[in-house]
Amino acid sequence: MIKRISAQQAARIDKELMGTCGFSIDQLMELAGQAVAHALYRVHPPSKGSKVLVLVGPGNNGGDGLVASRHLSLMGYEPKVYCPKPTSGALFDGLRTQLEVFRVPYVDTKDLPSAFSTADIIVDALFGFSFKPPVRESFVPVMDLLSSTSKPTVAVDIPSSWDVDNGPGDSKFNPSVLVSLTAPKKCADSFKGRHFIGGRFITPAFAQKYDFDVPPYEGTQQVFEELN
Ligand SMILES: NC(=O)C1=CN([C@@H]2O[C@H](COP(=O)(O)OP(=O)(O)OC[C@H]3O[C@@H](n4cnc5c(N)ncnc54)[C@H](O)[C@@H]3O)[C@@H](O)[C@H]2O)[C@@H](O)CC1
Ligand SMILES: [K+]
Repeated sequence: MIKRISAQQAARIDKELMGTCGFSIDQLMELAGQAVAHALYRVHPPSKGSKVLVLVGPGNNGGDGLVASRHLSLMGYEPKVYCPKPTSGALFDGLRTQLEVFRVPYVDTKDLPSAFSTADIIVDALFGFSFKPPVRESFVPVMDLLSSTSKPTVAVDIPSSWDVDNGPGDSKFNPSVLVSLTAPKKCADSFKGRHFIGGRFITPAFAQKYDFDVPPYEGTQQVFEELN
């Protein structure tokens, strides 16, 4: 089994990647979002239904969702994006402009229930490793819809509303697919569905320094599936 890391370790690794390793956030987010799109394609190719609802949160987990939406569009899907709390700044403004160029539509809050009903698959890019439960009031309606949907769901990095180190707690959200980025977080131990690891930007020496594993990615693959 691929080693799990804590929320604290994940934040340290992230800082180091953008410090001594010389990466920019745009680069890491691009590879992370692309990995999410590739994992989704593996479990649910467009021939199984091409309508994807992407739920985008206020942090970098949401940024991964915006990048994934663009890659999904390139791969033949029809993504729609819901941003309950859009983030400003050059990085997010740029990602949203790209989606406008790609003619990816945004969903209004009043239309969210019908977007859930018409979607074939849903991407949860609401919260990642910086999430601290409980879910704040303004995100409760979208979390309720996500927790009660019968559609397949793909969680980016952690299942939103789960404690990063301790797992679901009171959360009723049980995604069908989890795409851990860089390394699985401790909460992945409580996850029962198909588990992929993506974010192929780590050297074995770096992973060893921080006591985690580089998955055995094959050839050109951007994701590795951990089989039980
Ligand atoms: N190291 C990696 O592998 C990479 C990580 N990336 C992504 O970055 C994520 C971490 O991003 P961030 O640190 O920006 O944080 P997150 O995206 O995890 O979320 C932080 C945001 O959620 C809000 N929030 C926290 N707790 C909340 C609560 N209880 N209710 C409502 N809102 C809450 C915060 O106010 C903040 O706006 C990762 O999980 C991953 O998805 C990628 O973008 C780049 C590469
Ligand atoms: K998530």
